[in-house]
Amino acid sequence: MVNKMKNWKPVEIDGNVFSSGFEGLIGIEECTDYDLGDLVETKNVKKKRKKDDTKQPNKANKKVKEIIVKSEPNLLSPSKSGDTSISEVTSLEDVEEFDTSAWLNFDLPESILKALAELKFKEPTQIQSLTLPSAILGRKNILGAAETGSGKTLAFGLPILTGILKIKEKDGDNIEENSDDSEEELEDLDENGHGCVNAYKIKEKHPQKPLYALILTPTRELAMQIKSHLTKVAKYTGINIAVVVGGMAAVKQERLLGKFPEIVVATPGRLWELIQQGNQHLSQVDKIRFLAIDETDRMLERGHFQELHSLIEKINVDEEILKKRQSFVFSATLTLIHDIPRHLINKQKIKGRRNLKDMTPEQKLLKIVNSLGIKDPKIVDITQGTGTSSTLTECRITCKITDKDFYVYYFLQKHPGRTLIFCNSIGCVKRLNTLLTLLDCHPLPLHASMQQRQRLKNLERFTEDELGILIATDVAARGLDIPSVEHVLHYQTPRTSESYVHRSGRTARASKEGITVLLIEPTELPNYLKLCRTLGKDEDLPIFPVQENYLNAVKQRVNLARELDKLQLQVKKATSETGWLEKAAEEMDIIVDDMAKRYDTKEAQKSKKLAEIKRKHLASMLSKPVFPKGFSGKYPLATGELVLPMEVTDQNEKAVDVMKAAVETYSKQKSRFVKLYKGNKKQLERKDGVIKLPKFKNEGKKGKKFKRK
Ligand SMILES: Nc1ncnc2c1ncn2[C@@H]1O[C@H](COP(=O)(O)OP(=O)(O)OP(=O)(O)O)[C@@H](O)[C@H]1O
Repeated sequence: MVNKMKNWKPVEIDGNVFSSGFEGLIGIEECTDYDLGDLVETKNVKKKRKKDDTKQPNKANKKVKEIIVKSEPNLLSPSKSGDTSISEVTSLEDVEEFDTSAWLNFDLPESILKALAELKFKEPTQIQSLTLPSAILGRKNILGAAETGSGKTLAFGLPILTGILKIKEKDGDNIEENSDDSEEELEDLDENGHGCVNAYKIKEKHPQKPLYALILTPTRELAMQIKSHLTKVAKYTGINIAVVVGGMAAVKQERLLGKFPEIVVATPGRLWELIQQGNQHLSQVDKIRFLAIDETDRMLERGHFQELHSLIEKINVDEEILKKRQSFVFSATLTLIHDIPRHLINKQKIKGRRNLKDMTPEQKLLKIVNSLGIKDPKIVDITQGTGTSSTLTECRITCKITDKDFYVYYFLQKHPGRTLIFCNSIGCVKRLNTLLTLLDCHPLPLHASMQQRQRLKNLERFTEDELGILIATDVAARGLDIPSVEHVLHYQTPRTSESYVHRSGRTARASKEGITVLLIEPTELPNYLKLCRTLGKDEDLPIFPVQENYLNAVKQRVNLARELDKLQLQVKKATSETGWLEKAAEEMDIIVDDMAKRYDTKEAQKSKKLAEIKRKHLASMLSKPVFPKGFSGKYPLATGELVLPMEVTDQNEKAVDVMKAAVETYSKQKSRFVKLYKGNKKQLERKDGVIKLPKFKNEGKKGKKFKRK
């Protein structure tokens, strides 16, 4: 029936018909081939479905449900054709059979259970099962710390979605009554091609709907990811979620907010800007019923996100509203206390600030609770003080600064797989990106001074390529959930232990295995030691086994690529200098000394020629495998003597397997593990992951200052 409904013809109507109440309607088309019987059934079913989706579990009529499942569209991204393919039908039938009984204790609406089944989320993760009862049934404020990749997004996402549905049901604000005539809603109505009138380009004025929830994140990519994750879970709820981040066209964001989404996921800067500009929907921000702050410790760091502080002040003014609001504060490093980075120590001394190092985890939590004005939260911490996943294998490579490129290239060649390389600065990302590009590794850069569109494009390409290589600054360190990242390489030792935890947490997610490798050069040793102390590691990280004799071939290529890079830079510089000189001379109407011009050109020509030779040489090297089949790593020394490798291994051995085997060998030779210091790390006391902080006594303006009794 759907495929048959393709013939539409324009209908000529007297212009007076549009004179009132049809603002924005441009024309009407008539469908010439439709089946009315089917149409009537679908409309009725649809009406019923919308009602059922907002109801509590087990209320749906099984028969209706079956029909719905087969024709269920994605309310948030309706299919234009409205075609429901066989595979969709099959998978949706699977959904019906999928056992979601493990979720039944949390009073989740059926519409959410259905989406969880579709996502094949059989049971809650540990952080979810520890927080959902208090959050959904007890309506408690939650402070949650759990290792990276452990499902924290849904630990706050599910209570927010459920809470909104409950409020809507209580206030009688169901989807039918509230549905506005947006372009998308009309497309939705038409998604199956049913109906004999195809109205298009309607822009009606929307009735204002409440903004129920705000979710704040430190980076744009994370905001988009959370939006997409929650959209999947909210698929059958009719709840609309929008994202507000910097770097996106303001007009587009205004348009999205014009649809009055119930949930806004945002970075603080752009959100505050739009609030200041008087955006209509965001003018309700001080009335939100749910607030979630992801990566909270990062968000509240001094000097960061001034806008967040202004925002908190704004939304906490009204005590009555504050009482009704439920807050969620999450991070993998919520209770981690790091040594202050060296570059901040001097600043701190100058301003006479308290040294962060002196803080206990308990004080850090109190500080967070105080600054956000959260009352009597339930605190759950299952990180055991490290924040990294138990499926993560950690190790290091210690080398000279100039050798880091060799080890990176070696690793990429020897252990292909989706790899994320972190650098401490944008300059370092750019340099390494150029080098690895010359070496045909096809890396993708990601840093804050790139255009947002390019940042997202690179992330997408990385996600699609199972051998992809992404070189990034810490902008990609927190929260990004890229499937199956096998390796994380820290090209430079991170400045804080939080960075190390979050960077490393891009691999070994959702119970998968992963490896993180720290590349350490001598001047980075103090940072490395601090990191170990903060994370309670009193033993040196094990060394990643590198077959040094394989490095010879690697060095040749990397050195050649470095030379080529240098020459290319010289050519670029000379060309731009000559160009600049000529342009300036032209503007000033003077003649440039021919000699100077010729000299520059000559130098550039020379470098160009040399670069060409090196490029060809490198291309010929790269056309052959760096570790040819059967290559044992033997190579002759100048003396003619053959150096034999320690062992010959499989060329494509998984890095994590290599490392695990090495750890086993090391554990037999106890001496390989060096005690770094006497471990006396203060841990928070917790019972089944729940931390009890001392009772708070409110003081002064409520929601602002709290004092321990
Ligand atoms: N109950 C569940 N069952 C199976 N998979 C789940 C479940 N909950 C979440 N996931 C999946 O686990 C992955 C990690 O989840 P999420 O991104 O929420 O982790 P996180 O704890 O927020 O990580 P990070 O600290 O790095 O931000 C995601 O791909 C998500 O879809």
